[in-house]
Amino acid sequence: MARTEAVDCSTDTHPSIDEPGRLAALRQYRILDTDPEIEFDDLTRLASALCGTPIALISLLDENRYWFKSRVGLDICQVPRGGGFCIHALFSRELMVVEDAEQDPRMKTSPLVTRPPHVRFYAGAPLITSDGVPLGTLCVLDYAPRALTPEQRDGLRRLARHVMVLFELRKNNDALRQAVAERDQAEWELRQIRQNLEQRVTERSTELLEANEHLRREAAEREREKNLLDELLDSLPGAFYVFDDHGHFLRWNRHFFNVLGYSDEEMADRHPPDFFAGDKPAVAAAIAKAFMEGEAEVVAHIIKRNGESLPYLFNGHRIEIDGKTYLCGMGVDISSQKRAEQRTAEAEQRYRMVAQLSPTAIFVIRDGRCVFANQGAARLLRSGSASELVGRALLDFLHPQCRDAFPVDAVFPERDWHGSPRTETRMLALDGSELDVEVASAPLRLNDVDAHIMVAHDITDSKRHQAQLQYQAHHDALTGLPNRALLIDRLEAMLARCERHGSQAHVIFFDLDNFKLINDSLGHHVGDELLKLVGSRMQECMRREDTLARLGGDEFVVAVADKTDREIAQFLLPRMIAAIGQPYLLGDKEIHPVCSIGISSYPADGEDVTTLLKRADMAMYRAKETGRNRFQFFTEDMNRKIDERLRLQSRLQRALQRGEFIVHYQPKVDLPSGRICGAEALLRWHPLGEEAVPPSKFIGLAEETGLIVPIGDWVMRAACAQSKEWEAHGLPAISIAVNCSPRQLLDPDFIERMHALLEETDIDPGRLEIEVTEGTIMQHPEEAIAILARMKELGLKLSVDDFGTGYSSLSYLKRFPIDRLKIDQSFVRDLPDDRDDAAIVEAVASLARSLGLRVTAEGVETAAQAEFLRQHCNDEAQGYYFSKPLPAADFAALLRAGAVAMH
Ligand SMILES: Nc1nc2c(ncn2[C@@H]2O[C@H](COP(=O)(O)OP(=O)(O)OP(=O)(O)O)[C@@H](O)[C@H]2O)c(=O)[nH]1
Repeated sequence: MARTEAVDCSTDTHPSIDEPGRLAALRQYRILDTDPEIEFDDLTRLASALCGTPIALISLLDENRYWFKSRVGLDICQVPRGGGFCIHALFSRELMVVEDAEQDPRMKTSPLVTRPPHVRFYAGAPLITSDGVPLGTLCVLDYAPRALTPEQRDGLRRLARHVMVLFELRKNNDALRQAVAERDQAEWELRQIRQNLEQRVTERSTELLEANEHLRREAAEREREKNLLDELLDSLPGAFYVFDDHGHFLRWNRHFFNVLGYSDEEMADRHPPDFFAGDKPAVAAAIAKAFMEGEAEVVAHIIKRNGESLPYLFNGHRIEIDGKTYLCGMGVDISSQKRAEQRTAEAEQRYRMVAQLSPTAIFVIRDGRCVFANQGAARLLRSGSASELVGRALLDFLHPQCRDAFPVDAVFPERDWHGSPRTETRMLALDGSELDVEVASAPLRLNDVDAHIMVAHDITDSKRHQAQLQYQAHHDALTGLPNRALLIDRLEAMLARCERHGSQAHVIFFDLDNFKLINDSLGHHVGDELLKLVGSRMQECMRREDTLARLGGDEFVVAVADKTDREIAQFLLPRMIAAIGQPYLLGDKEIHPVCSIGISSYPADGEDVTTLLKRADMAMYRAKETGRNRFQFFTEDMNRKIDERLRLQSRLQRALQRGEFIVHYQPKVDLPSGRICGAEALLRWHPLGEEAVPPSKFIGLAEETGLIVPIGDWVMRAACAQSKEWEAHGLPAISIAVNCSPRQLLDPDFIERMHALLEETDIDPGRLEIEVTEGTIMQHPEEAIAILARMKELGLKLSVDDFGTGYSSLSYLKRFPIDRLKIDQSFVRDLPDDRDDAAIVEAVASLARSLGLRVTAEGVETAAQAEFLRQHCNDEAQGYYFSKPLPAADFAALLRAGAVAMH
């Protein structure tokens, strides 16, 4: 390709050309300064080839230059406007051919010609728009002069049109692209707008939703508040209302429906006075007042829907809402208050009547003076009328000794069982008599002033009674002397005093001897009289500070302080014994009582009341044991004896289990024949490893402790068993006598046990003889007779032991269901010499015969006694003369022999 430099060409225009319009048209194609495009380059090459030129160009002319859209054979892309040739072809709108440029005046000066590439040939076909506007040329150039064939010319023109078509196509494409771009832009903008719109819609929706939610919440809140207000109003304990100055209700609560029975529709149609009948004027006045003055209150009977009327307390308050005036208020049912007022009034009336009519004295005290008194008070204080007491000072009614202590301010120290403050005091009645009263009091407000109500109760009688009871609790009813309780109190006080002063005290125990005999023989009332006289005589021997008490029965105790043993023994006791022993004339009987006395001294014999009393008692028993009618000081030896007795008791308790008892049998002899006709079973005790204990030492103890019951049962059982055994061994049939003690006889189960024993041992009851002492029967004769009768029903034989010692009367003897009398050995001992005894024995034998009873003489020791008895009694006898009590085997041998030897 030929290289050339840009050539400066002179600028030309043509009158037929609207240059600015052309330039504007050119710019519309938007092709200047664009990249090469193959479609144009193909046409350029085609033109070069068609015309056979080395150079072919598509040249476009703008204000300043020729710009080549496509070029073949030339490596510059533009030349200045004044340096080119195309303008001629362009302005002529025709194909222009310059066969030799050096020859053409229009071109020969062109730098393209004058300078390299030294163009000599030029042919250019104008590029004309459909509107006829020339834009440039499709031109071919050569370095040598030449010509174009018509075909080449035509071909060049056609190619120029193709170039134009391409221009148009390109322009249209551009326009299309532009349109598409614009459409895309528009779409994009549309999308943007839509997105914006959507976003705004979303935002707006959210705002609306939020606003909506806010509104909803506000509405709900307002609804809730409204409900709350409604509930609040409905829960008010009365009829709530708001009405305007025309009486139209704006607001009311459920009370109107629930309590008064009016529906909401009825409420809307009503005016306040419509709810009232008789109270209409008062209600209207109150409403007017409330509107005028701001508030008012009225009590009126509201008429319920069902016609019932209820008392209500209404209040109204004027309120302003939005410049309008209303009355707002509430009516409260005051029926219960009215009823309560009524009840209070009635109760007050009642209490006033009760207070007036109450038998209890009631005072109302204010500032220490009586401002009210009832009939009871008038009666208590022996006043003519209650009004007489009103105005008087309370202190006037109090006993002078009680005035200082009486709490006039009603603050009492104690409380009664209702919890009310109470006190006891002494009052003075108007007639001067003194009264013990119990006073209860309570504070009271009277006409706004502190007062107190005082209830007084006359306890003079009960005080007296109480004192009496107190006295009885501490004194013996028969003699009026202190009893054991008071004695103990006094003794304790006395010992405390003696301890403080280091002095001595004595407890002296008196027990009358054989007092029971007096009771039994002369009657209980005589015994009572004697006890009273003994008491008063003893009292006379004593100082005021000493105490004489009766413990019961015939036991008296004297407590004396500050005396020595010697003073007691030499002065006090002889004086008292002498006083007691003075004869008593009771009825037609003269009695000379004697007593046994035991003394213990403080602190030598004991330092407490119980010990001293116990030891004085022990000493008294010793005095009894050693002959009675004497006194005995306590000694330690007595304690030892008591211990021995306790030891014996515990051994005795174990003896039965350890089999230490045995039974000996003493024969009873039939005096006419000398044959053994029976035996008396006698208990013997041989403690294991020790000497035998004589019955006299343990029978009494067994009786006292009650052990005699099981021991006695054992003897009965042993005797029965022995009898059966002898019978089995073919020994002669004899009866066995067994002793029965008072405890055994009176034991409630005795008969049952006897019955069981007879069944168990299968003994003939007629062979068993029960011996009961006359003394036992005479202790409780009626009871004993009944029990003996039941024993008789069992088929047992019964005999009265120790007959003659027990003072039984003949009338009783007749009633005893017995078979035999046993003459006590004290009547036998001096036979036959003692005439009295002999007479007694003969009398008893004759009495027995006349009563159909048999007789046994006890304690026969000599032949003379036996002979006397054989002559005068001629029945049965027992005693050492015939035989001592024998062990069972020895007795059996004797029985087998048939008779005892008479010495
Ligand atoms: N009259 C009368 N007798 C009473 C009263 N209280 C008890 N007795 C009787 O008094 C008696 C007292 O019994 P004891 O002291 O054992 O009998 P006792 O005959 O004095 O015998 P010893 O004291 O051993 O001499 C009993 O018979 C009681 O029934 C009473 O108030 N009045």
